[in-house]
Amino acid sequence: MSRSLRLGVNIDHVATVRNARGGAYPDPVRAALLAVEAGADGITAHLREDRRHITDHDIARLSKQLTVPLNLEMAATEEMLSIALRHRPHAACIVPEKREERTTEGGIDAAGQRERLAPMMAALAQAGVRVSLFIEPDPRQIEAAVHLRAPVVELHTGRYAELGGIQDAELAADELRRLADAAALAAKNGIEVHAGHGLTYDNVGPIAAIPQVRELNIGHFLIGEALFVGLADSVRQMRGAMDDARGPEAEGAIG
Ligand SMILES: CC(=O)[C@@H](O)[C@H](O)COP(=O)(O)O
Ligand SMILES: NCC(=O)COP(=O)(O)O
Repeated sequence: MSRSLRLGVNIDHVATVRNARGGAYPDPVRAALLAVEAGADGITAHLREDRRHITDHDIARLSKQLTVPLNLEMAATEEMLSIALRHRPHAACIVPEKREERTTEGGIDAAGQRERLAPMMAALAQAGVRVSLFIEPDPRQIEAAVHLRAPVVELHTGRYAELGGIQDAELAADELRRLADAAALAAKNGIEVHAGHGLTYDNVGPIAAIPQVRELNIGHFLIGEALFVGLADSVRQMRGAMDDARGPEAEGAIG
């Protein structure tokens, strides 16, 4: 049964710990399989240009071993396109990347890069890869996603998470409204809505409660929690927080 709100677990930071020593453990693929056993509906992995965490070999192994959809996060480059076309994951999410960033700092400027994104998205769609655009909850970006015929957008929740973290309730509420409005606008235009970045047990509820949101991609917080309670429990607890926020339709099947 396909849940009305899916959880994609991002395993990037298992690879961060592994790469700290350059060895083979902890293995991100083992983490992915454990997360699936604990209730993850999909696995997300970000193959960054600098390979600071997930490697090409990780993607190859995930592609072979996963029994749930793999969502490959990738920069809009020829190198990443050719890797995506080689592995043909269930989905590819186009994200912005800056070498000097510690983590993703915002959504991709789809509105300003239509000409650059269109052929890449067409090639991925042609190969049967479901394309999503990681964007800000901004009507201009939603309009660009519609123009580009993106089947999915993933709304960047990082600003919402940051504002909640600094206890700026008013600004956090404004950002939550921006996210809810963007989700409604995208869904009204036939685009499936996902969301992610910076989500935790404490802030996931209002995002999970946005009715048009179909998938949350969550990683860093879950891997951090796993250090204390284990990955299975951290995934199960996040799943529970999402279902509590979503209410009774959480387990409802959707088309
Ligand atoms: C696009 C996004 O918000 C994350 O999925 C991304 O993977 C963050 O980058 P790091 O995992 O390198 O922090
Ligand atoms: N696209 C968001 C994602 O995959 C995970 O982001 P985070 O939870 O690691 O911040």
